[in-house]
Amino acid sequence: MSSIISQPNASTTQVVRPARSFQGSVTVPGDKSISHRYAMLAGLAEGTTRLSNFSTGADPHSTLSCMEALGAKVTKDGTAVEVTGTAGAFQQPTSELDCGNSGSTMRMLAGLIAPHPHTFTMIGDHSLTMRPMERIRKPLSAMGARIDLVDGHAPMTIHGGPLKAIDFDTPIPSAQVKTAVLFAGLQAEGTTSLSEAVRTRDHSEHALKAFGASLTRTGERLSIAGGQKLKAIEATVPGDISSAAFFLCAALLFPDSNLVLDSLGMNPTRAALLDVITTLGGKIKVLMVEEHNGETIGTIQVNRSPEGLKGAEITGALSAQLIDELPVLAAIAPYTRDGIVIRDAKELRIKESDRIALVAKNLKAMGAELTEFEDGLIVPGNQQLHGAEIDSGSDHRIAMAFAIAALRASSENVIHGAEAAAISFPEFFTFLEDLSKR
Ligand SMILES: O=C(O)C1=C[C@@H](OP(=O)(O)O)[C@@H](O)[C@H](O)C1
Ligand SMILES: C=C(OP(=O)(O)O)C(=O)O
Repeated sequence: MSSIISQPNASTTQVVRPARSFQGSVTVPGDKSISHRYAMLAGLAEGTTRLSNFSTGADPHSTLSCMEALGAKVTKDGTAVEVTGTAGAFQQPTSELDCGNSGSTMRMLAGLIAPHPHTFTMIGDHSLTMRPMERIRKPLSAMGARIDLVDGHAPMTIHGGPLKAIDFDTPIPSAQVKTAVLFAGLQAEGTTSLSEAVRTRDHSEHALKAFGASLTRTGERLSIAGGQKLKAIEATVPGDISSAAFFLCAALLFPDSNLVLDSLGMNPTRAALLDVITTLGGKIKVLMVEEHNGETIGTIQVNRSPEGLKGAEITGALSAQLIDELPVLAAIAPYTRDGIVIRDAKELRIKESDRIALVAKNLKAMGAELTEFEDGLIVPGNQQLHGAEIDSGSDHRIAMAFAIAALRASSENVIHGAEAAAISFPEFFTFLEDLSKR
């Protein structure tokens, strides 16, 4: 057995100079959320699943390693990934399941493995070890799993075995918690039903159906019968809209910008950003749209309207739907006319970092004024930012959000901990350089 905390990479810095425009055409890597789900369900299914455009981010590769430890066979050829599943019978791993930096891996996998009669220990890096896990222990314990945590946190030991269905109302807006319950429900005795306070991303629902499971929705209640078997699939992972978000926001910063994004995931439960961009004063043209395995994929073109950027208020359910895009929206808020209000987003404080605190710290370092709240920020508009030393807090979304804010600053910014971008988007700084016109 190795250490109870997995080790991060060494810190690197990245200098980002101001740009005068943002133009080009880009295909962002495969969606992180969908890659996790396909990898997990493929590992449980019977047969060989063939995935193309699998995420290049480190997090879904942590999931693939866990699937191998559970007995699945994984082969990788660039972004093509094949997973030969265990036909419903995970093996007892010989070491800990290392989830790295990935909350999705730890929480969703917990639901998938809890019905199996083994003992699993899940570990993660320093950041993941700080994140709350009680939220999945609660429903999984109600189903009969015995789960040990250390003060509500990883390392997490699951003493797996047969589970019973539950009726569950998710108290927090979390697609990871919903998924853990659905994955456990799929393998439990009886029919599990669940309702969400706020409707979160529905990739698990689509993925379960793609792998052959049946799942019903009556109003806000989802139901899944236990004892269903999964069959391998062939699928292409749509481009990650949460990665595209950085470039979409960059395109808003310059009057003559022009950005085309193709093979982009535009699942309605993930695409609220496109509405906010329109509200802010972006112009989005949908050039093509199609559906694969329940997921919407399209090509879009983005420009800025000649009137420039207005402002936006992001509150209530919208904050939950935009949770991963909020750091970059806050980071460009000073360059809008009316500013951006973000409230009802206290979940941001318990992501890879305290994203509210780090956004506030880095915006202030760049010379911005703002007001910080427990559940969000108010960032006034019409502020010119200057260069600064940016602290990513080893958080991929903070590193990338401030690289975008840097494009309109009056002088260069130095992003510390820039390597964190590789958690979801290793190509980010290369693509940024290609698209930024100087
Ligand atoms: O289900 C998913 O793939 C995710 C759900 C969200 O987390 P929560 O479920 O904690 O809100 C999100 O922040 C994360 O990046 C990915
Ligand atoms: C919160 C995130 O991911 P996870 O919860 O999987 O670590 C994220 O990608 O922003």
